[in-house]
Amino acid sequence: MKPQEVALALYPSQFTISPSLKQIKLNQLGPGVVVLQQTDKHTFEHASGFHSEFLLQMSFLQTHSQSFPESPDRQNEAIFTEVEKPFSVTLPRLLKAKVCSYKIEVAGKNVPVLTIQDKGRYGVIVFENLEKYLQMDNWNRQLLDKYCRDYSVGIIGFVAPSEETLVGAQLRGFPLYVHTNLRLRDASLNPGSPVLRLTRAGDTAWGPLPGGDWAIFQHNHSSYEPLEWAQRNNQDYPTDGLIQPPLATVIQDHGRVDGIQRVLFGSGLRFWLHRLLFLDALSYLSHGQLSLNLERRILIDVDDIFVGEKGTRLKPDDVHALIATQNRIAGLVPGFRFNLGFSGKYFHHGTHEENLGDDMLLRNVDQFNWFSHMWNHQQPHLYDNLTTLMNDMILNKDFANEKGIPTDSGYSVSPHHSGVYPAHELLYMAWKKVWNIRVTSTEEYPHLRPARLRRGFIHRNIMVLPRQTCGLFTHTMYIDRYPGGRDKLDESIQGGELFQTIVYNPINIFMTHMSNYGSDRLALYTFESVIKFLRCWTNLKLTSAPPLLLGETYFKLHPDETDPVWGNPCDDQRHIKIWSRNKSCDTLPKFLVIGPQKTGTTALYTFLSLHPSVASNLPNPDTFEEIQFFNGNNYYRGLDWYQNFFPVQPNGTGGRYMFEKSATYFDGELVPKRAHALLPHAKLVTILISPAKRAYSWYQHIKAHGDPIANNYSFFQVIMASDSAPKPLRDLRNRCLNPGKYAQHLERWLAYYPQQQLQIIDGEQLKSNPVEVMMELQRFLKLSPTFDYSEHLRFDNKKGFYCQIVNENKNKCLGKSKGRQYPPMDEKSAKWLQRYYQNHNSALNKLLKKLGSRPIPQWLKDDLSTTS
Ligand SMILES: Nc1ncnc2c1ncn2[C@@H]1O[C@H](COP(=O)(O)OS(=O)(=O)O)[C@@H](OP(=O)(O)O)[C@H]1O
Repeated sequence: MKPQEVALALYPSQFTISPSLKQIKLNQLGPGVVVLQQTDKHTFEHASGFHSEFLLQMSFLQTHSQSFPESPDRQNEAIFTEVEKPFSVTLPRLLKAKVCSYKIEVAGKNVPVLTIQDKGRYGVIVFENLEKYLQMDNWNRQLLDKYCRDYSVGIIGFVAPSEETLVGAQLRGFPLYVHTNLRLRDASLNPGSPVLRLTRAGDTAWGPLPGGDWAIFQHNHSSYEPLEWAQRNNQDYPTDGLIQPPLATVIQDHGRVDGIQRVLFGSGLRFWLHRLLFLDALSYLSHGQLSLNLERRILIDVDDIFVGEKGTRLKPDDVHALIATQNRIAGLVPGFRFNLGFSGKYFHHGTHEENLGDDMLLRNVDQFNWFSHMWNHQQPHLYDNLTTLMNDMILNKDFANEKGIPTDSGYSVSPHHSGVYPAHELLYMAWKKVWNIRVTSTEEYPHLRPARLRRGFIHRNIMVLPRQTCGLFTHTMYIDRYPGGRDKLDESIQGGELFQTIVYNPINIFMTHMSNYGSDRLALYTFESVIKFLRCWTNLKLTSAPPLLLGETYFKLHPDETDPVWGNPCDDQRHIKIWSRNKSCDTLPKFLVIGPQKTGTTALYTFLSLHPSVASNLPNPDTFEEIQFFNGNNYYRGLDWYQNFFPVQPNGTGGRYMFEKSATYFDGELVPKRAHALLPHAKLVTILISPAKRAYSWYQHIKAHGDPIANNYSFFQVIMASDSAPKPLRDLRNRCLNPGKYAQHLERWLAYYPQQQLQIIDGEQLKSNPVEVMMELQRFLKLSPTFDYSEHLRFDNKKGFYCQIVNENKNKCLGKSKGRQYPPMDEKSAKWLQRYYQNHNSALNKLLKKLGSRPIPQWLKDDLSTTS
């Protein structure tokens, strides 16, 4: 496929312009970035690696920038549907983040719509390939330039690599010249540049710069001010010892030529300094609106204290070094102390010298912060008994008390992160009871990789924070055994992965192990170096605090992360390893009957349960037999709670098709997302009847249960209730009306599940011809053997519905709460509801046609024809 001329990645913003004054109301300026990209979505990963770098940066910005105002949801939704397909795999969070939404559009020659009424949509415009900007046709260029001038919007441009080498070529229309395809070294920054914010013009980044395709800028106009310089690589261009003038590799255009501010990069984002400068350019050109907060908090956990083979443990010298380094780091990072995690059982299990090291740690107990591991470093998910688990924890606590180790940090880390996520409820219970734990950290939520997507959640009042990896593991004790050697470690420290982790995460809890502080003491070197490097090259304010405080700060910064999203442990090999052997994904349901309420879900549930290959959950006494896990508070009880409804089946009946029916799932806001996270391959079954009829059935249901509102207000009064009506009345109105907005709810499910996994049953057909419905459903669910429902269901004249055949003369029907007798709906209500649901029904009609899998139900045709 031929790449389109221009592809666009859009970050829409909402900032209001006062057209008369042409002045931006800065407080309303929003995060808007448009990236004009030279290739389309199929090719962007190649080229300069720009796009993935860019997206990476934007995802951090989205996650951590506190200045992003929320865009109205409606607009985001519209945007998401367009972008989800191309990028859903790599960037789910980016796309679904509530703040600063993201849009990719493959455009032709035209620029995107830049304004909505008097609002500019984008705060910064980024050209992946500056050439595309320079070569725009006059009309579009004028349009874009005018937009930039009127709305004070800046441009970032990258000179893209090209085979053609330019020597002193003028950038079209600008008093600016470029030389390309150069190999450079020794980059430094202009300390006087107003663009620098997060970045500090620290030192010189000595050595060759990555890539051999750099561009440099030359100018003869006061509008231009270099932001970064570098030197020619002497090996390529011998200088005969003469000092060479620095070459401008990133340049700022103050806009004195044409009223537009720009920052132009002579290379992509492969060079670590450019990643920082890019953030600063975004911040500068967006008038501070696209800015990361500069505060960074760092905590370094030292796991496995007292654990470890002889020869890998700390000796007295190592403990001295630990304290000395801690003191030096505390001078750079206020509040810093190493956080030591201990397992008492292995105290004094080293060589004589190492045992002295253990003693030395205890003599200096007050110098450090402490937290508990497990007593014997055992993984909590291996415990099936709360008392045994608690007893082991108590041993560690007793050890701490005996040795004078503080026990009140409220923080603990589980060996190998076991039991934290996937959550082993026993661990949470035991932690609470024995240690009063309030905060922990893990690398595993939602997954170890990619590290930048690690998140936090709160479960059973315990804050679970993301934990970062620094590249040192238990066995990394000597520099020559560091994977890739010292150069690799230094690369990570000097602008690489470790450095960037701290740049992008406001709160960093690092995992290290006791063994990293013995032998070559790699952890001391690593952290002291990275902190110094950060202080040299950034203006980040580094501080430290105890875990509890970090937890509270974390969830203030990320309130959206409070609720956990339980994923499927079997989708991650690492999670399976830290999941109890007694738990199995086989017990999770393979399909869900999602409702909505009053459409015949109980009848369907009953019919399905007759099938020999199908099994449903155990009943939940709290919720009228339905589990109702994915909606409401049950979700916070955790996966273990849910799975208890699906016991491992006794031998002989194994392999039955497990399902669950909770009719409230259909319209639950969070349900599709949660269900998909746990059961992405599950099939979904929904039943639809006329929404007006459904609303009336619900009203009758509630009335029959003696609800005072339903008894005091007629159906018409309920559905007509205004927003100022008393809350219980509004609640009943909503429960009557909202589930019937079928298209809206179905769209939400279809945003997570492919349509092939969804079966829509016509509820009227279920009443009149359940045998055929069940036949079709068996095909959809691929159930075998096929169960002949005509032998098991027959119409019961007395009940007026199909019932289960017990014997020749006897049927077993649903109870009297299903298929109630009540007067028909009054005319006024029927008319009002027809109008009320008109748009929703049209949308449903459209959706069903689009899905194309089923004929349009007669009731929908009737509803639509009455209203038209
Ligand atoms: N076979 C059979 N027997 C009895 N009832 C049947 C059957 N098939 C469908 N229906 C219709 O199911 C309606 C109740 O729907 P639900 O079971 O989904 O209700 S609930 O949400 O679980 O309360 C119930 O609604 P009402 O008629 O308003 O009581 C019935 O119309």
